[in-house]
Amino acid sequence: MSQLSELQCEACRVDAPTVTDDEIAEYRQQVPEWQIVERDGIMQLERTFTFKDFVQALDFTIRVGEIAERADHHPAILTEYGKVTVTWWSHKIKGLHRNDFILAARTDEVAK
Ligand SMILES: C[C@H](O)[C@H](O)[C@H]1CNC2=NC(N)=NC(=O)C2=N1
Repeated sequence: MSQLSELQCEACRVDAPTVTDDEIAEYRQQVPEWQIVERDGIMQLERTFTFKDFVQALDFTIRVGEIAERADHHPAILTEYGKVTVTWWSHKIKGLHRNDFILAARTDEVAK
């Protein structure tokens, strides 16, 4: 399978299908540190990154915001002293789309 982070995001459409269990199993191989959580019936992809202090956490937050804007696909981000929790899901389909796994992989890249 090609590198998730290099795939193109599709424009978010209300009729887009959520990922299948098989797709989740396939994609998770490339983003193994991410948890799948369900909130208000919505499946989400979540990971907490740790940092030395708040400045590093904020710098990472900005980098995540930049990749989100470039893709026009946006996460929920909780920025705290020394840690940032990033949560991806597709609002329009109230669930997980391949876009979320692509952006999770890109998030891992900007965390390095
Ligand atoms: C108009 C704009 O393109 C859409 O609202 C985009 C913006 N960013 C988005 N981000 C996420 N995570 N899900 C969406 O459905 C979504 N839709």
